[in-house]
Amino acid sequence: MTDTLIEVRNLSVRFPVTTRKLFRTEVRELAAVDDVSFDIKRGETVGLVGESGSGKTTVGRAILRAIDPSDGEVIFHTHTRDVDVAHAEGEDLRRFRTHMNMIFAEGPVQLSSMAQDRLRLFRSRMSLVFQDPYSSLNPRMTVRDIIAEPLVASGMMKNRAEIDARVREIAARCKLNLEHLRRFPHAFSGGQRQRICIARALVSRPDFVVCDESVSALDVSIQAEIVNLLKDLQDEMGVAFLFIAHDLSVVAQMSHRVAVMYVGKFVEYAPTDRLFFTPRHPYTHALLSAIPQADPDAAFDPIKLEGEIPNPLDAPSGCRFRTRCPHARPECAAREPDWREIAPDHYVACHFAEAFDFTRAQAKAAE
Ligand SMILES: Nc1ncnc2c1ncn2[C@@H]1O[C@H](COP(=O)(O)OP(=O)(O)OP(=O)(O)O)[C@@H](O)[C@H]1O
Repeated sequence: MTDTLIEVRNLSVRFPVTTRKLFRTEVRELAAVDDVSFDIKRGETVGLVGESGSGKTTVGRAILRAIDPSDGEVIFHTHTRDVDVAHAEGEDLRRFRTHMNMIFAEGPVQLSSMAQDRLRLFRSRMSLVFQDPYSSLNPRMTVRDIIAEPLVASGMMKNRAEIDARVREIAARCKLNLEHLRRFPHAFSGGQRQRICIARALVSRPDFVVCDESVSALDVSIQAEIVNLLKDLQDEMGVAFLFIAHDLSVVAQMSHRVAVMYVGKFVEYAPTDRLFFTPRHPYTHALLSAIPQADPDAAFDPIKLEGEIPNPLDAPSGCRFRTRCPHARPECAAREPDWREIAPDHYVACHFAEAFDFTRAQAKAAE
């Protein structure tokens, strides 16, 4: 059996958007995700980073089929067979959804569309979990019922005693006080609510959970507790995470591999150490430049990102990063770089990846 859990092949997600120019209104297609390919192994955490609007949430939602992909395949390898989630229907889709879950945070824009997803998905019996600790938990349900809901909604367990036992087991594992199961969520702090969300996401023992900005809203010390809890649960249960976050240091702590996204495209994907210490894409280098250095004397030629991320509707020709890249050359405008493996398990989309050396250690040695 392969240890690949999810294979994403040439995934694209396009949204129709209405644009107005003077007196003319037109509907255009916005490519939020454009021809993305990567894989996630059983039990691993893949971090997904990039500026706001780069398409991270859309990738997570498309893998879970919370939105329909426009093109491409999402192959989910179960123990018995492979399912193309992007095209699955009916019973296949329902069964596959019990293997997956989602932990969300944040934003008013996302919440309104997620609320629709939630309704749609409950009908198709997928358990969907929000992780904004202040607005994601139904205030009229007890903590016990919130955690139990994915088991009940998917039909996975019907017997009340059995459900109670599983809820108590996962709640204890998430360090929730069992006395609190009868309470309502408003009684809890942000960190406690996050634990409730995690218990709910993992109660059905899914193979895969998307964590979308799930620790961003928390204080640093609580963040560390939640990250450690997620890692412990992963070790025990073998669940794989797609961990979407703005904060690269949290991503580094959580992830086995990290993918970097820019205007709907993956630009680099590599094991965490490689990506952090020998990045090959100028955009990755720019994101890393923004992290405060533990050793301020370490020579590491940082670059500062100027300007804003382009709107996908007006994505630059060729390489999309070229308009902000200090190393751009004429070829970057003329031709889109291929997504290629430049070293084992290290993928990058840049014409000149081999020519760049952003290595931190080497820069130090050259001093
Ligand atoms: N339902 C939608 N309709 C139209 N455009 C959308 C929709 N959802 C997302 N987009 C657009 O797709 C692009 C990618 O959005 P997405 O939310 O996936 O990015 P992100 O990297 O997760 O950003 P953030 O970090 O702010 O959550 C953005 O330009 C966004 O405006």
